[in-house]
Amino acid sequence: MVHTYELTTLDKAQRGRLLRRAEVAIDDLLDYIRPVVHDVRDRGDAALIDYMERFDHVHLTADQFRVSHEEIARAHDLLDKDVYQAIKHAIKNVRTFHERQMPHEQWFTEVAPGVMAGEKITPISSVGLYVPRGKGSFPSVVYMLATPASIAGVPRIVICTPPAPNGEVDPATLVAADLCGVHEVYRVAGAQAIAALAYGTETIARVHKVTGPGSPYVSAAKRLLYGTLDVGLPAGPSEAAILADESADPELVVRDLMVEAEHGPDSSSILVTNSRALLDAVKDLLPARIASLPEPRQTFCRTGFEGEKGTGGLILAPNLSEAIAFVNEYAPEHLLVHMREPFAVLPELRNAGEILLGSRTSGPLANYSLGINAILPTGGFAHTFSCTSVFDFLKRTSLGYVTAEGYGPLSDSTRILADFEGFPSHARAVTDRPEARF
Ligand SMILES: NC(=O)c1ccc[n+]([C@@H]2O[C@H](COP(=O)([O-])OP(=O)(O)OC[C@H]3O[C@@H](n4cnc5c(N)ncnc54)[C@H](O)[C@@H]3O)[C@@H](O)[C@H]2O)c1
Ligand SMILES: N[C@H](CO)Cc1c[nH]c[nH+]1
Ligand SMILES: [Zn+2]
Repeated sequence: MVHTYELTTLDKAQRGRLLRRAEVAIDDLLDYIRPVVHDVRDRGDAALIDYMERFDHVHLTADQFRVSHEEIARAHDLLDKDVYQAIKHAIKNVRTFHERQMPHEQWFTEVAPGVMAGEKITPISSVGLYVPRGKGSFPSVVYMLATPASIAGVPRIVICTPPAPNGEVDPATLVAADLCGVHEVYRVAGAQAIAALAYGTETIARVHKVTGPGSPYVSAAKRLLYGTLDVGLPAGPSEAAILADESADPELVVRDLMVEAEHGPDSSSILVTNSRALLDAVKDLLPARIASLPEPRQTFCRTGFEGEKGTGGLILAPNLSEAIAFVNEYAPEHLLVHMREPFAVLPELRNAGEILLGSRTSGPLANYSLGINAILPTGGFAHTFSCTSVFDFLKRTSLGYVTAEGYGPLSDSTRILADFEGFPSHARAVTDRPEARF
């Protein structure tokens, strides 16, 4: 039976489970992943070799970690031509969107006569992009991460991705990396890859930031390494919420519900509606649609929508404003609005990694090729985190410049505040300052 809930009778435990969803699994893995992270820190490549054998069932020597230019060239020959063209089409839209997102390199504003305040932007010097492989081939994850990194001007872009048991890396991932100008690709996976990027090993130089989606093992490693490097936005198991009113087409709602649910058993996909008729229609259609999926996607969807620990389901709200309030609290990665007037509710939608408006704007369009970024905060972190963008790969530095005209009034109030806070050196630095020469 598909999980169904009524918002008015949802108990505290049910609500908590829906709101925390896959984050619970990440919490539970921290103690298990900690020794892996420490071991990579302490033993470098030797630990990577061991964990790649244990978790990925592949025997590698350290000199095989880095994917060679020849292997990347071979991937171009191996990749289906239609897939190659589709990747290029998607990259074009993703590039256009992210180029327009780029801020000015430097700006100043005169906040008072002779008092100039501004900012300068600089790319981060090195980033590690994690591209998952366990439950799918993800060339789209490559271009969603590497395109904004490259537009931002990051001089060293590194990818870590799991190899197959024969040691080969997914050709589509390699082609996408090549098309996006990625500098280094390593066949190193999971928590051990995140630790290698954080601490560096004999063969993989450390980076300043790691970003990209991953399984709860990857998310747990990132959480443990917070403080060692910038771990970016929390992008765990995929999830979506559909906000729908009585005008929604149940068939289209069912199709969109299954999109993120088919990523894995820990993915969450929910319908939130004020229409009992819609909920009942979706509930009737969903099991047959799930049954028509091939394995393992069928089991992933069944687990999410019907399983004991599944966090997917259908939620009936007493009215539209309660439905919107719940969606805002849920803060989904992907929010789809199947409503007659989607733009009318847009001002009220506050927390989501992305908002897709109208029943034509199906999730996969944005996952792959609409242009907006599909690597988004999960687990409720859309309350404070933003979608991946060029800003993930840039930092802002404040700039200040004071002319002789601006100095007088500014130094007077500064001295008063420094005295008040009890900082005599601060006060002295701006008292009777000899005429500055520049
Ligand atoms: N939020 C987003 O933007 C986004 C985008 C795409 C995918 N995703 C999510 O990313 C996740 C990808 O997960 P995945 O499994 O496909 O790939 P993954 O690469 O993140 O995880 C697989 C790796 O985990 C490690 N591993 C496997 N079993 C282990 C064990 N028992 N102990 C320790 N380590 C182990 C292995 O190294 C393996 O290569 C999915 O949950 C998907 O929903 C999210
Ligand atoms: N749904 C993922 C982000 O949550 C993106 C993706 C890539 N491929 C398929 N889906
Ligand atoms: Zn998806």
